Amino acid sequence: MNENRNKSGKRYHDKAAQDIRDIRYAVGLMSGTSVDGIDAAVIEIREGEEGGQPRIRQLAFENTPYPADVREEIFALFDPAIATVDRVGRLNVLLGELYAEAALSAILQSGLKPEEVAVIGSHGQTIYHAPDPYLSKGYDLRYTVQIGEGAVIAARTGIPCVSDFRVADMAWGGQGAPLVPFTEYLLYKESDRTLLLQNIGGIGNVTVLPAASAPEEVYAFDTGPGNMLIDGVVSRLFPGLSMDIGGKIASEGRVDPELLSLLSGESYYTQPLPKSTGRELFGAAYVDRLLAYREEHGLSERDLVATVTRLTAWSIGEGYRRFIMPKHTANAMIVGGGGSYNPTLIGMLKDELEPLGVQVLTHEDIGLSSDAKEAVAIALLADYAIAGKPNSLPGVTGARQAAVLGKISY
Ligand SMILES: Nc1ncnc2c1ncn2[C@@H]1O[C@H](COP(=O)(O)OP(=O)(O)OP(=O)(O)O)[C@@H](O)[C@H]1O
Ligand SMILES: CC(=O)N[C@H]1[C@@H]2OC[C@@H](O2)[C@@H](O)[C@@H]1O[C@H](C)C(=O)O
Repeated sequence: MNENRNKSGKRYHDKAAQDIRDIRYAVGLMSGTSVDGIDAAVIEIREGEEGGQPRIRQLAFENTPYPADVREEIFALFDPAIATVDRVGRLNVLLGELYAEAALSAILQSGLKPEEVAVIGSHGQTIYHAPDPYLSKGYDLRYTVQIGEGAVIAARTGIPCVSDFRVADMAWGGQGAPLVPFTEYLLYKESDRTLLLQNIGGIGNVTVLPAASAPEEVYAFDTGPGNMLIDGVVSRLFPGLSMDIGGKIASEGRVDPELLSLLSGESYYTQPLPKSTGRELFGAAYVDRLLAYREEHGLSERDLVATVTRLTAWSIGEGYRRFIMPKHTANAMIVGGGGSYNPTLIGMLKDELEPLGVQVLTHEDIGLSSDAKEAVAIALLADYAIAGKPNSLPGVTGARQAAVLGKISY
């Protein structure tokens, strides 16, 4: 800017006008694997100098819980035998309506008018994720299903909507997940610290940002269950609760070493990268087996919650020890997602990582929001998609090349 001002007034004015043009607003909608509701973030995006990193500012954030019957229907459709075409079709449209309402409400909260918003990014609700190669007649038929019709969101809001991000990465042989590392690289990378960005949503996933890295050096993977097992056992053993609020139940229980050792033998934890997982592995059937074990071995309800909380922390620690530590020594782990609000889980995570020299912090510890992070990421991915710019990291997902992820409904 200084250079422009010194050289000529006109250039300065041109540049200022350009700066104003380069400010745009985007909405991100995220409904994650824990099915707790719809996260909606409104962000302001400014282009970085000379094509550098974009700078963003969060203008609004809202979480709208799903109505109980909608949540129930989503859980029902996780079972492919129940997910008939008519039920999936209906829910796809209904979620589109609910997402449009969530977007409009967040826009209202931000003080913007809908016509000022350039794009809505909508992740959709994952109801099935099958990322591993499946060869048939010489074709690879891996697939992933996110519902919440983008055409409905665009029609109700009058704003172009980018949805269904994952399939384009799979079309290039990738896992279609995780997507967020692309934006984490843009927003969090540092020149002298190696950072681990750990999301603890339904599933746990980590992104490794080596100090001063190039995009090709970033890697990421799903570490295993996030809150999925904790929520699963709590909701079955403590009627009326859907989560272990504040980690209270786990803090009153005792970790059962035998069960912990049995569970940590799950082969996902040693599966090589790239890898991603979901409810197909750590969902209802897994929770049924945990409850059967509890009955057989006379474990208390609280001990089971403490044990799956410890398993969750252990799997994140194991991800670091097995896949990251041999290549990079991390300085800090910044935890995001709802698991940040469970101090028992965070305490156990500190037990895993702090002896290895990795400081464990939550987004709140660094002045950001653990809740809003993924919705903000989806808004930024949509901003790239609508501009036709690649928004994937093939080194992370295992795809053969980067692609513009997302389908646009005008
Ligand atoms: N106050 C709290 N105490 C304990 N746990 C909490 C609290 N708030 C949220 N959580 C946990 O966080 C979960 C929601 O996390 P989040 O919204 O990050 O998941 P998600 O985005 O649906 O999942 P994913 O990132 O895997 O797609 C809840 O289901 C609950 O287990
Ligand atoms: C298929 C799917 O919905 N995966 C989610 C899930 O939740 C966390 C983890 O598993 C991650 O792989 C992904 O979400 C985030 C937004 C991602 O793609 O980065």
